[in-house]
Amino acid sequence: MSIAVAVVGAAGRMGSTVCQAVQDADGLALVARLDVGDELTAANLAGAQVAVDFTHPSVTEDNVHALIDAGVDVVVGTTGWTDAAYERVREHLARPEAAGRSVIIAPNFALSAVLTMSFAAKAARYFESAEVIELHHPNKVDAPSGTAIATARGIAAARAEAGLGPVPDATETDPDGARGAVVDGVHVHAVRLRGLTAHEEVVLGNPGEQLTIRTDSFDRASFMPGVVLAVREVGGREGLTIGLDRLLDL
Ligand SMILES: NC(=O)C1=CN([C@@H]2O[C@H](COP(=O)(O)OP(=O)(O)OC[C@H]3O[C@@H](n4cnc5c(N)ncnc54)[C@H](O)[C@@H]3O)[C@@H](O)[C@H]2O)C=CC1
Ligand SMILES: O=C(O)C1=N[C@H](C(=O)O)C[C@H](O)C1
Repeated sequence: MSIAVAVVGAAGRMGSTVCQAVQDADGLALVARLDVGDELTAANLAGAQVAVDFTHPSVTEDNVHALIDAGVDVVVGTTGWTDAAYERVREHLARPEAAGRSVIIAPNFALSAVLTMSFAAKAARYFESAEVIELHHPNKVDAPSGTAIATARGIAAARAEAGLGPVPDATETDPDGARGAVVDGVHVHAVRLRGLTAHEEVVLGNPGEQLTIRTDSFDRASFMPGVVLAVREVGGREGLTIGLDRLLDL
């Protein structure tokens, strides 16, 4: 029996790629392509067991709640999620009427990016300095990227656990934000450049040495094995899962 899949945001860069990946994957069947203006009702979901959301940071949380109410499990790649939004999804999934439903949300489904986040968190405790540089296509609507935020949080958590203080930084004047965004104490820089797809570099420094960890998604094909894995696994999980690393035994 195939897993019936609906794609929300199906007309977009990621959504259209996901539609093709679902059609090409063994054991998955694409039953609905939904985009702006399509209500997320059981009728429009056309028997889907799993919905995949690649839409816009401003709508993804509402979509997830509507999809849970419509009785499907959900895989989300859209960025813009806050801790409070995660908590609201957890609360929704804990309600009796949502029994059996599960949701996977991952800021990045590419294996190289997931490993970059994992390696960066592992390395963070050994370095005085750590910064994140993300580089994307100029059509991207959010900055910093969801991946960069998750990477910075992972680095910050590892530094805190190791008892490290703030990164060294003598900057006294920065009226135009040249030092980038600061996520949990980690500086994050965003580049938007025609020709790029999705890239990230984590730079970690000590006196006399530097470690650079870099991921490059040259093509949206890079995200598809992770998305297909999440679609296959979401039905067997409970509640909310954040991050593809949780499915990869990292
Ligand atoms: N987790 C991951 O591995 C990846 C995540 N992303 C994220 O996925 C999201 C989408 O990225 P792209 O596909 O590049 O954007 P896009 O702009 O090409 O596509 C978004 C699509 O969603 C549709 N949409 C907007 N509001 C909607 C709504 N309320 N209901 C249904 N459809 C709606 C748009 O019409 C559009 O077709 C972004 O947040 C991006 O950061 C992108 C690449 C990989
Ligand atoms: O918008 C994109 O393209 C991407 N968005 C995700 C993010 O914000 O981290 C994942 C990947 O970087 C591509």
